[in-house]
Amino acid sequence: MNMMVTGMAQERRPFLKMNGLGNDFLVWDARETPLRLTPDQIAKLGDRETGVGFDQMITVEKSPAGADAFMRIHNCDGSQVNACGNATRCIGRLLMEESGKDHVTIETNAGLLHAYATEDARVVTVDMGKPRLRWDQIPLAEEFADTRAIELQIGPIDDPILHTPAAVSMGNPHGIFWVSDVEAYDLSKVGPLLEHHPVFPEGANISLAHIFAPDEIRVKVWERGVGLTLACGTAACAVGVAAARDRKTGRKTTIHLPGGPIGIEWRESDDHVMMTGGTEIEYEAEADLGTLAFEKTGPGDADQDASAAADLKAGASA
Ligand SMILES: N[C@@H](CCC[C@H](N)C(=O)O)C(=O)O
Repeated sequence: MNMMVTGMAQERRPFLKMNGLGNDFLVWDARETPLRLTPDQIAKLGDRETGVGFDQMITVEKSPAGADAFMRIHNCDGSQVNACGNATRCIGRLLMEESGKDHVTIETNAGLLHAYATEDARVVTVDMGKPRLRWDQIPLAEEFADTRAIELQIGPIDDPILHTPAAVSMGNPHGIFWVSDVEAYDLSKVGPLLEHHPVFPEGANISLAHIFAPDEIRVKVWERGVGLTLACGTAACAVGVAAARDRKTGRKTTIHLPGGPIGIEWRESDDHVMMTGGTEIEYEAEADLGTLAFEKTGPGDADQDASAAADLKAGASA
């Protein structure tokens, strides 16, 4: 990874690199000084070979609605999207650490979301609001009376590879295929076909989901505008909702993603989806907005844990 700042320095801006179970983000604080990058600049920064590398770029802005902040979300291909569950937890953590509050409200283009502290400062619960289950809310290209299993298949007609997914919106569109082994499919091949299938006019995030024990689901996700990811928070919510809606599980599930587990509860009392999972600050850095070169300027959680462990060891042997 190139961490050297090269070329003529223009405006330098600090950023944080964070992740939620490996779903990683470049986070800008644009509350005082606004920041707008072009889709091309975002894609360059998002490149894992030549740029910072991330799944999403998050811009924290002043909230027009008076929430603690507004969160703008771009996929690494430069497209702007409305929802990102893992980033909501990460930004929730930052805002709570900054303010000392145990609950913050985050405005997004999908509505106002609430983040809550847990006993572990790095684990955050977010209220992702109500799932949208009607075909035109997801949206789907044609009317389906029942979005628990929509007509869609790939592969031979009489022996499809994948078929009849559930469709759910968590502020962004999701297609969920129930399978008996998530590893039995090459998601990097079928993912792009399904993401852009005409039944999803705005594209979709595609999950393969295997219920392997009561209320335990293994999930692999192909993210719209990104590709394979270690975790996707809204996909975890969508899978939890789709499973409970079909009575395949109860309303409280653990979703096991390649990056780790996320707890989902689709509350009966108000129809809201609560998601609980980890967050990590990877490092602090600074970028030159002209050249898009960047350099690491500060430690992350892992560095701090390592130095705390070293202090402890030094103390013990003193
Ligand atoms: N990683 C996110 C979802 C990000 C947006 C998604 N790729 C889309 O295009 O809808 C999450 O944690 O939810």
